[in-house]
Order: sequence, then C-alpha cells, then structure tokens
Amino acid sequence: MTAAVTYEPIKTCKQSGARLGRVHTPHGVIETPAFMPVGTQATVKTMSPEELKTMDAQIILSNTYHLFIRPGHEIVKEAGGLHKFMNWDRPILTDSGGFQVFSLSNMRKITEEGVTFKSHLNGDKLFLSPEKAMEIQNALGSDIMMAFDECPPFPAEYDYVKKSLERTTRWAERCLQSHARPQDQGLFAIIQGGMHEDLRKLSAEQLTSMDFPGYAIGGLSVGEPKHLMYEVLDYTTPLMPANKPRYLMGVGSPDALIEGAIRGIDMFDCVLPTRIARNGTCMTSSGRLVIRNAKYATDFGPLDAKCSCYTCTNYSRAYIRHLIKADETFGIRLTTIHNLHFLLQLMREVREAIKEDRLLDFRDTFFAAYGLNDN
Ligand SMILES: O=c1[nH]cnc2c(CCNCC3CCCCC3)c3[nH]c(NCc4cccs4)nc3cc12
Ligand SMILES: [Zn+2]
Repeated sequence: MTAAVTYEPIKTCKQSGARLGRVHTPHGVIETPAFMPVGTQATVKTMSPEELKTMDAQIILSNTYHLFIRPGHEIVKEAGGLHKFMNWDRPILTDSGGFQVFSLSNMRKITEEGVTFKSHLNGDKLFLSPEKAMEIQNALGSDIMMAFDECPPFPAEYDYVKKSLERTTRWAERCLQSHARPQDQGLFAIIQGGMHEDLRKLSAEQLTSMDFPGYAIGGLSVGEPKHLMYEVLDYTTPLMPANKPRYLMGVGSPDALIEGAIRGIDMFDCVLPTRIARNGTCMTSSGRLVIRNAKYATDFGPLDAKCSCYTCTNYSRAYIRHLIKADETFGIRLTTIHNLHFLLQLMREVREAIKEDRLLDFRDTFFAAYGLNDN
C-alpha cells in the first residue's frame, strides 16, 4: 500500500548533522528543512492563501482543538475538508489537540482513556482521546496528522515523565488502530521523555518499532533553557529513522531553527512570527525590533534593509509604527508579512548552506549579525 507521506533524502551536510530532503504528501512536496506557518483557526492570521504562496509557504498548520470547538469538525467535513474550507491546495498538518488542552484549559482530567476538559470558549465539558483526535483530523482531511500525546510540563519528576511517555506510546498505538485512511493521510508519532536520555531512548524505541511515516520530538520548548533543548536534540535525533521526516514541535526562534537544522531536524512550527507581529515586534537580521518604540516615529527606512519582502519594499518603519499605534489591522498585516517572510527566507538560506556544506559558517555569520538578543 502506498504511504500518503514519504521522505526523500537529498543530501547530508558534511559540516554538521543537517540534511536536505523532500517530504512528499498528497497535496505536494515540502523542501526541508522547512518552517511551517501556524494557522490556528483555519487561517494564518491576516494572511490570504495567495500571499502565503507568494512568500513560498510550502505547508501550513491548523489546530484540531480549536476547529473541534469552533466551527466543529463536522462542518469542515461538510465543506469538503480543510483544504476546500480555507482555499489552501498545498499540504496541511494538523496537531492532535492534546497540547492545546494541556496548555489552554486548566480544568482537565487525564485518564488512560483520554482527557476531559472544559472548553476555553464556553466552559462546556469536552473529551479528547486518541480515537477522537483521529476522527477529527480525518474529518479535517489534513495531509499530516499528529498522534494524541501528552507533553509533560517542565520541570517534571522522572517517574511522571516515564509513566507519561508510556501512556503516549499506548495512545500512539490506539491512533494507528483507528487510522481510517493511511493511504491518504500521514500519521506522525511524537517522541517524549522529557530531559532524560534514557527515557528519550525508551520513547524513540517504542515508537519507531511501530513504523510511522514520520516522527516528531515533543516535550521541548516548554520553558527549559535553550542549551538543554539542544542537548536533548543531540542524543534524540540520532535515535530517529534517517529515512523519515523529523519534526521539532513548537520551535521557531531564528537561532533555534538553525541549531535544530544542524542537529538533523527537518520541520519546525512556531506561533512566534505571527504572534509577536500582532504587537508590532519584528524579526530583523540584526535582532528584534519593537516598532512602537518612539525612536522609529521619524525613521523612513524599511523594517530591515536586507529584506526584500512586500512590507520592506513599500513601507517605512514610521508608517508601520503609526498603523500599529493606531491599532490599524493593515499594520499587523505588514508586520506578519515581514516576520513570515523573514523565517521562510531564513530556511531558504539554511537549505542553500546545507547544499554548499557551510551551515556552521552560516550560523556564525547569522548569530554575529543577529546580536543574539532573541529569546
Ligand atoms: O510535546 C508536544 N506535543 C504536541 N505538541 C507540542 C507543541 C505544539 C506545537 N504546535 C502545534 C501547532 C498546531 C497548529 C496550530 C498552532 C500550534 C509544542 N509547542 C511547544 N513550544 C511552543 C509553545 C507554544 C505555546 C506554549 S509553548 N512545545 C511543544 C511540545 C508539544
Ligand atoms: Zn521584510
């Protein structure tokens, strides 16, 4: 049976553990390493699909938890699925909804069966389980679905992390069992194990023995120091099959994208570029720029002189600052266009550097200019 999602290795970087690849899906190919813009409620906030294509977003993410709560996955199914509903004909990845339950609704109860929680919208009592998460993602029709997992908090007791990863493995098995369309939708498992090398190994072994089309690394970017995240990646990515995509969940600051690519990560997602754009913070080649700062009131240059995006080509810092201060939606559109373009462009340069075996040099040059004041 042909798998819905396959990974084609292109090249490994001679300088590092980085690699070039292609992820083939029913809605097209993703050149990796790739950053995936987040479209929580079936839209990458303020962006049209045409604008996302112009900046060459190859795949977008959408959120099972939010779409389950509103408008409901049955409505999206009736619309013909998420691609049709949001007019996006390229690949879509949906998460299982589990992480949102753990991070959004505090009134929740976790059992072997699943998680009961209250809707953050209206307090309704809701239930998510591996089977329910698969039913919802099946209705949404995403190209890549994520298994239902538990992301342990940081820090967490060793025993808690061990019990949690073993339940995540049992939940992954239940996701596989209830996978209705393996030839149309890929299903990625999520490796847990906290910050413990032996537990990461245990989780990776348990999940890779079940042969998923792709694997994610979960449980990171949850408040641990960056060096600890990199340490976990150092010993976890080598445990993952080389012929399958590796997705590092929730990681997206520029330095973390580069460090993750160096350690063999292929796919990244992060709400950062779109979220900080909404309060006017912009990523530039010399670090973060807070446009509300008074010093930009008469600065008629672009956000970033080195950027070729629509925003930097046509508008000044002074104008964007004015729009953000005036709470004009167009201001948020301009900062979002720039931030998304910045990260997508960064990944294009990372792929170029891997092609030419100079990713470590690229990192040093980028960090020197970026001033490393990003968080
Ligand atoms: O173990 C995990 N299991 C499942 N999901 C995780 C996520 C969510 C990744 N983004 C999903 C997207 C799906 C489509 C819509 C938007 C989200 C994480 N995000 C972070 N850090 C960033 C964080 C963001 C917020 C708090 S921490 N660590 C994560 C760890 C896990
Ligand atoms: Zn720009």
